[in-house]
This record gives sequence, C-alpha cells and structure tokens, in this order.
Amino acid sequence: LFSSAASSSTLTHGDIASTHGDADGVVEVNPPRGTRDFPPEDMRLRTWLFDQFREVSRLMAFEEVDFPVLESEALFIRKAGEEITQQLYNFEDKGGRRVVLRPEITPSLARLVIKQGKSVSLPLKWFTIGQCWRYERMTRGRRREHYQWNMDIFGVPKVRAEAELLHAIVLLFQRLGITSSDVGIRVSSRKVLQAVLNMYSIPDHLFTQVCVIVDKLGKMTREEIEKELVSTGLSSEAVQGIIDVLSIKSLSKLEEVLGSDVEAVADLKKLFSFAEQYGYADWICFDASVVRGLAYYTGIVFEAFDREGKLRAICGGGRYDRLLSTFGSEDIPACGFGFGDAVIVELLKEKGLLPDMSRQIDDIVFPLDEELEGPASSIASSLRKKGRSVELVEDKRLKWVFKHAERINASRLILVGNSEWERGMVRVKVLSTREEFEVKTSELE
Ligand SMILES: CC(=O)Nc1cnc2ccccc2c1
Repeated sequence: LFSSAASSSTLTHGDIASTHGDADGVVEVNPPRGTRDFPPEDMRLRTWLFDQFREVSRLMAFEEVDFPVLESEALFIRKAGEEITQQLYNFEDKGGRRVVLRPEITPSLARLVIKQGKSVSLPLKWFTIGQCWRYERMTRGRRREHYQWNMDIFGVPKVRAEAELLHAIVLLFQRLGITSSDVGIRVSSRKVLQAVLNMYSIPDHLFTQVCVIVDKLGKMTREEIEKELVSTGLSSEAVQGIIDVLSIKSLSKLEEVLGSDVEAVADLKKLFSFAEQYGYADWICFDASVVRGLAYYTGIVFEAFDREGKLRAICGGGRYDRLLSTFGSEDIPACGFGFGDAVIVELLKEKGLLPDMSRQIDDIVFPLDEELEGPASSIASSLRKKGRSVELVEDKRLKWVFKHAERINASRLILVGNSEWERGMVRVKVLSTREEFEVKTSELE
C-alpha cells in the first residue's frame, strides 16, 4: 500500500474503482435492494411532504423527538405473529449484540418515555418523522424502507387523545388538498373484539393473536381467517360470532348487539360526538372490522383509506395502554398513529394534487470574463447576506446562462461586465418582465 501511495501522489480514480468496483471496474451505482435514493427532484417532493407533517405537528402543539434507526432487537420481539416482527431487519453487531433497523417507531417512543421516567410531566405529545425498515424476501419486490410520520400522546386515558390525533390526520389531508370525498377514516375499538371474546369466555391471552389474525380480513379469504382462528383454539361458534360482530357497520347496531354499557360503545359514541365539534365528522365512519395489525393496541383503532379502494391504508393508529408494562415498566395510557410516505404520494398522483416541484432561486451572478470572477464573488456574498439565494455561474457562454436561468426559475440575472464595473455598476436582467437596467453595486439588494 505504502509503495503505491508513495509512487503516485494522489490515488487515481482507477485505483479506487479497481479496489471497490466489480469486474468491469464500475462500482454498483444502485442502492441496496428495496431502498431508494432521493435525487434533487424527489427530495424536493419529500421535503415538501415532511414540511406539511411538521406544520400540522406544530398546529397540534406536539414536540419533535428523534431516535436511532438502530435499536436493540429485544424491543421488537413479540409473540403475536405480526408480519412486522417476522420481517425484522436484524443482525448481530461486532460486539455480538442483537440489533435491528427499527421496523416501527412506537417502541422507541415507549423506551424514551420510560427512560425519561419522572422527569417528564404528562401528558406528553411527541412527533417524529423517521425511516423504518423491514427485511422481506425480495419475491414480493416491495420496498424495504419507508419514512413514517408518528404522532403520539402519553398520559391521556380519555378519548380526547384519539380525537386530537384524528384532527391532526384531517388537518394534514386538508393541507394537501384531499377532501372527505377522497378519503375516509374507519374507526373502531379492540374492546369490541374483547367483548365478543368474553361472550364466548375465550381466555385473554388469545386476544392479541386473534386481533392480528382478524386484521388480515380483506387481505385473506374468510375461510383462511376462520381456519387460523380455529387453529388458535377458538370454537367454530366463537369464530362465527367474531365474524358476525366484525361486519357491523353502525354504532347503533353495535349497541344493540353488545349493549350500551359496553366500554367500547361509550368510547366510540364520545369520539363521534367530539368529531362533530371538531368539524371532521364527515371524515370518519364506524367500521367494526378495523382492528389494525399491531399486537399492542388495546382500545380505539383507526385507519385512513381512499374511498375508491385502489390503495392500501394511508395511515393508521390507535390506543396502546399496556405497552410500557410489556417493557417491565409502569403502564402509561398512550395513543398514536403512523403515516407512511408512500401511499399518500400515490394518492396525490391519483388526484392530480402533486405540487409543482421545480427549482427556484433568486439570483444568478455571472462574470462576463475571468478577471471579474473576484468582483462577482463580492456581489454574490453581499446578496446572500441579504438573504437572497444566489448561484454563481462561470466558465459558461452567455447563451447557456440564459437557458439555465429559465431552467431553474431564477428571478434575476446579475451580469458583471467590465464597462459597468469600471463605473461601479452591474447589469440586472429581471427574467419575469424582461426589463434590464444598470444599478450601483452598493445599491443592489
Ligand atoms: C408502501 C411501502 O413502502 N411500505 C412499506 C415499506 N417499508 C416498510 C418498512 C418497515 C415497515 C413498513 C414498511 C412499509
């Protein structure tokens, strides 16, 4: 190594490519399977979407938090057969520790709440936008990563928390130009299923598994669901009872079947009355078949869907009052949702709601010849200090500069030429009005 380094003062690209590249010398330019690059145009769209997430979080008075993408595997080991825990992007690090690229955010939130312990006052309203990972056999060709906006409330046992989270979701959709005729939010409660299991005196420990299986309704045939339910030990009349209750589409029908003293009914009635007051009642509908696929939900659950039924769930969430005790800590009532970055973009494309993603800068500064490159620097510097976005262009023909200015939607073109510079001036071309004038460099702003 030293000999080759000694002989050539700098490593040529050839050396680097030959050490990293494959047979024909070029390194693999695509990112790993199931992952994405964000070149500038894609990044502008992502930044615009994330800015909407952030603005809604601000309107809701939530605080931003963040966590490592890398977490201990133990945080995600659950026995309920969820897809998300069967596709952990897990490995052993060089210290022999079992770690994962996190598949979801909620367990990290719970970990931090436990870690902060007494030093945080409840309620807590936290949000984050983070990348989540899964390791799927590429047979499905699906992505292995996506970004999720998470909003969570800790310390609010009443349905006010769910009502607030639904408001955040509706505010987001409204900011994107999506209406309640494009999207609905199905709302139910896992306490409905709990009540049914009690009616058939099914032991509590089966509750979580039954929820995970029932969540596959719509993705699996009814027979497959029934088979899986029976295999967990449910009697066929219990299975039938579950399927019947889950097909209830109105709260009044549910009240008839379960009785009005059932907590689930009371919670949901309260939530729907809140919805009227928030003004988002036409966005939500009761649908007993909504259970969501995460093991730890214990109460109200919800998911947003496109009313044309072309796409997978846009976002989803619910109450998880018992998560902290699964980590050995005192329980704190909690409620949250995750909102992925993929389905929403598909929906915006469908509805023709993608925003204009073209570049925009304020000024292009262009020295008309080499000895003006210095003066052009001072022009760019003073404009930037005044808060203008400036691109310094040089070594290009003027024709190219005009085309470039159009392409990146520059507001002005500042030409630094000898004859003007000698008189302490520069030439300004306003691209929108085509007007052109000279201005003292000291007065340029
Ligand atoms: C549509 C899409 O990208 N879904 C997706 C992609 N990656 C994930 C990674 C972890 C958990 C859920 C995920 C979901």
